[in-house]
Amino acid sequence: MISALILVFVTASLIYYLLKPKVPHNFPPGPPNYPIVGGSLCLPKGVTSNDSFHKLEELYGPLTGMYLGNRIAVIINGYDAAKEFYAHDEFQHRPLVFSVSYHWGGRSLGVFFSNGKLWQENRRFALRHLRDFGFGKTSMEGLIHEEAEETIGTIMKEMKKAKDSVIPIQDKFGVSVINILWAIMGGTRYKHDDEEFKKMLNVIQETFRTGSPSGNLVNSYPVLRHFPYFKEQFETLVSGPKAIIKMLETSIEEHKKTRDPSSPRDLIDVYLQAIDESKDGSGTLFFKDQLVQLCEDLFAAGAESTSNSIAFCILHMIRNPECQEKVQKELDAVVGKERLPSFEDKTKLPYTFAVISESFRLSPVAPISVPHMNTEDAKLMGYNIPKETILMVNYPSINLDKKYWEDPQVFRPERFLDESGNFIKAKLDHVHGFGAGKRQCLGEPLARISNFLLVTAVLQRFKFEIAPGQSKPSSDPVDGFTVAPQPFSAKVTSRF
Ligand code: HEM
Repeated sequence: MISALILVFVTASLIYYLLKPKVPHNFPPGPPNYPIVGGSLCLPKGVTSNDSFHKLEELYGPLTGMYLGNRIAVIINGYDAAKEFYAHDEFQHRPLVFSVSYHWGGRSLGVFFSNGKLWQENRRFALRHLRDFGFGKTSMEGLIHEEAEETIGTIMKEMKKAKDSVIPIQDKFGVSVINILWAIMGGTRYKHDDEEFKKMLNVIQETFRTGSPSGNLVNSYPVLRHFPYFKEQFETLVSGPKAIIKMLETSIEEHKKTRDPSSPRDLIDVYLQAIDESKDGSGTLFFKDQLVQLCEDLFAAGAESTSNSIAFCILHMIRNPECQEKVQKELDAVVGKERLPSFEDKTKLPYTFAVISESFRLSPVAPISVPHMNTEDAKLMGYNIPKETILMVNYPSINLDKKYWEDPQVFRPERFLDESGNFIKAKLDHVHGFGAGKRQCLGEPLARISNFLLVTAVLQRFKFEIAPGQSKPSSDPVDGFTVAPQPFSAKVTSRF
């Protein structure tokens, strides 16, 4: 048995060395590469520790070159390298990701992983129409406030039932964030205690936790999905998207039955119109499967990232009670207790905005960008990058850069303020987490406004403290394609 395994391993390694693409001379330095897995074992485990990921720059400089499985990859470290990377269009493609294209028979649809004209036209279409429906604008404030009230109500209910008012925190924002997004996309509103919906959110979270930005081995070698361990991993990777796709297909069928072309209600309605209008053409840019995957991308991106970002901010408030107190003092003085904070208050709440920015600097929920790819041989920071290299930006290397940030690991919102207490906007140039350039996060305006309004609404209303007998909750994230806080609870007290 053992000799058979050794034989399989040696044969696989030999095939790997014979078939793997060769790196050119003057390729960026990086960790040693091992058969089959490449250099991924030498990376800090996934992205668990932002700090160790940040150290890639100290070890290898602005670019780290390696193999991820059977693919050549480069990690972009630091502000200057990221700036050069974003400025060059040739790096703004996406690679084919097997577990993503699997749902569509090998096609890369949607906006996250599509390319060329399909991506360009659909990204433009989604941005234009989402904006028309109020996406990321202050006109959405009423809707976000309704969700904030719901979240406050859910927290109140749980506090009453819980012993010592100690309740889990990080699951409190997912439904609100989805409802905000879903309202413009075309869905119905979910109740905060809808068990079926909560189950679906859990499946999505599982998918995000199982995924890895550096690529799961099963995506490098899809054949592995038929073998134990990888089979289970692959099933988890595809089960989240599958559940969303099913729900979206039902919603799209309902839209088809009830829509009035002269009065579109939401993104799905306008997209169905675009499909009708493109029927006389080739129908290759706007079609039903593309609509499903576009909505799936928006839904999945919105479900996880924004709610985890809000949860991280509350976590930092529990860990830093003196900062929480200052935020609440500022909110009381500027907003009072009679109304919810508004986005227009932002400029009058410099300390609060500094806290949100500091939380995002230390705990970016997507610490490494979605993979990019170049379709032609290219140069970056003077190095040769062969075509079809996977490229990813290492955000902690910017957010924790010792050259720019003093004591980068310390939570200190004051670093964003000048001597008079005004927010220094230029500092945000050195806080990355949404990408930049052509592939910049499409949901950034919505994420920022939702994050601000939900964080301020709950901090205005509640005091969050370490639960009696428990230690300070850790701010080390749980790994995955994006990261989440480790499950944490807090003693919650109503402030009024
Ligand atoms: C705190 C919340 C969020 C964070 C940190 C975040 C972060 C990111 C990052 C890092 C990227 C990849 C950038 C790159 O490849 O260079 C991205 C892309 C994207 N995000 Fe977000 N995101 C957030 C919220 C959202 C929301 C709410 C939506 C949906 C409404 C969304 C939709 C997208 C889409 C569609 C893309 C792909 C863009 C493209 O490839 O053209 N994101 N996001």
